[in-house]
Amino acid sequence: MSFTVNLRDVTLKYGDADALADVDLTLEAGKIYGLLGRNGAGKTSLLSLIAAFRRPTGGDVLVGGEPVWENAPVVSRVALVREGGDFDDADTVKDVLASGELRPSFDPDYAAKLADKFELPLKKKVRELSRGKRSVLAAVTGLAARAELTMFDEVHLGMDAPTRDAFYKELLAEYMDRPHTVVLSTHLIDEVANYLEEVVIVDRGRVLVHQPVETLQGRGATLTGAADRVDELTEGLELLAEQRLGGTKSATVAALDADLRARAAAAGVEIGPVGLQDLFIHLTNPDRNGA
Ligand SMILES: Nc1ncnc2c1ncn2[C@@H]1O[C@H](COP(=O)(O)OP(=O)(O)OP(=O)(O)O)[C@@H](O)[C@H]1O
Repeated sequence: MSFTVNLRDVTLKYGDADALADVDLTLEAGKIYGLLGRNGAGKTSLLSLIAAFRRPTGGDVLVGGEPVWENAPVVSRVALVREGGDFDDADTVKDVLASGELRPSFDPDYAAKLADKFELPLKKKVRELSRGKRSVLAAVTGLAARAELTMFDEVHLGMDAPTRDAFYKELLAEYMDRPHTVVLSTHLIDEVANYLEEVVIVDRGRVLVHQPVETLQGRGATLTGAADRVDELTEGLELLAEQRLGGTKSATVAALDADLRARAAAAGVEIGPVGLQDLFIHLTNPDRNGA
């Protein structure tokens, strides 16, 4: 079974309010996706539909070509881990790891290895864990689930920087070792950019962008060079960011066409990449989208 995800004309309402509307989205098997969106954009709602935690109000959610809702064989091969995990506070870390075995693909040896690597206190109750360790426990259950589709919903937000770095590296190593589909929902955009193959941006309940990272980043550019040259080149253009140091200036433009590229080269101005976060802020700016 291929674990392609298809959402067709999907709507999710909470009461009368649309959390998601007209969502058409395909996630191909075997890629790492970044799911980005501002607060309340609909990321958790989207992941909840794919994991069959929720039923769509309208439309179809297919995983591996089959409707996922009330489809136990498919659901057992999908893991969604949310920030802080969905644990019973009275359980110990050891209990939580043992309960992972309810899932056929769960790897207890890998879970034990990760618990050791990330220094999880096995005897402590979940309620006694710090926020960061609770996040680590959630991440460990997600990794050790060894599911064909694993979704991490802001699971790493509580972790400190070195732990997040170790988590990303572990995620990548596990992915290289055992190709599967990963969706990483996050607000720490630039931090994960290098690990992603494709980006899905959700904005006010709709899919605004779905592109390979390189294509998305290729939309804009950072021009660096003599300040007066950079000013000349970017006059009248929309700037995402600018920085000046002495006579040198960097300006990030939202769009780079062939003409600007040629004029920058002729003016001796260097063309560099644009940060994913700068683009995200630009693309989800309500002034731009007519909110
Ligand atoms: N259980 C619920 N009942 C009612 N409304 C909800 C519920 N869960 C989410 N919503 C609403 O649905 C919309 C989308 O929320 P969702 O949690 O999916 O966004 P998100 O992108 O994950 O946000 P964040 O980045 O803040 O976690 C928001 O307007 C939110 O208020």
